[in-house]
Amino acid sequence: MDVENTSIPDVKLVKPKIFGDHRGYFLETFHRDRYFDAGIQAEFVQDNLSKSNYGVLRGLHLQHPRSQGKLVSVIRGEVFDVAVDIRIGSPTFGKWVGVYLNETNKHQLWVPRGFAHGFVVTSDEAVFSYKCDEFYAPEHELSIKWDDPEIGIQWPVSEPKLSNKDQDGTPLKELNDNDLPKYQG
Ligand SMILES: Cc1cn([C@H]2C[C@H](O)[C@@H](COP(=O)(O)OP(=O)(O)O[C@H]3O[C@H](C)C(=O)[C@H](O)[C@H]3O)O2)c(=O)[nH]c1=O
Repeated sequence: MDVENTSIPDVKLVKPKIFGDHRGYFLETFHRDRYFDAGIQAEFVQDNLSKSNYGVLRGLHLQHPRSQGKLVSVIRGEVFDVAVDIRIGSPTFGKWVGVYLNETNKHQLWVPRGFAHGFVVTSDEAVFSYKCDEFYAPEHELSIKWDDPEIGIQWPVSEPKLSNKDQDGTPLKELNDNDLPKYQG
């Protein structure tokens, strides 16, 4: 597998090696030691799967203080996946990284703790699969406004379909330092 840094050093793009043959293909989607050596030093405790139709946008979500690191990938279809650095004191606070994850490239994005995460579906439908290094804690969940002008994400879908929770997402400027994770350096 190859692991690339992104414009935000802690966010990693993982490109698993795909073994194709006349039967189909095989790839390792996780390997504790190799991922640890590549800087993804997480002990995953929960796997999630969601299916969404074209134009659905889920995000921008984070848990705080019980923050979750997420290793995200797409089993079917394609999404534009985004990680936003919202760690107070981070040199890249408010900056975002966006990548296309799809069933062909089988790329994964490592979204560390302290980042808001979201994606929009750019295929007819997408099956989204991810590992989390902390359990779901709804009482700690926060939804940040998907089109917050202070973040300025260039979403490839102009009128996405959102949950009520995400329609009511909070602009970053309305959050105070106690609402957000701290940069650990
Ligand atoms: C996240 C989660 C949800 N649920 C239940 C709660 C609701 O009854 C239902 C749908 O939840 P929600 O609308 O929050 O699902 P998403 O909008 O896909 O949320 C996720 O969206 C973005 C992409 C993220 O990064 C997070 O993992 C997560 O916030 O599943 C659970 O039972 N366990 C869970 O871990």
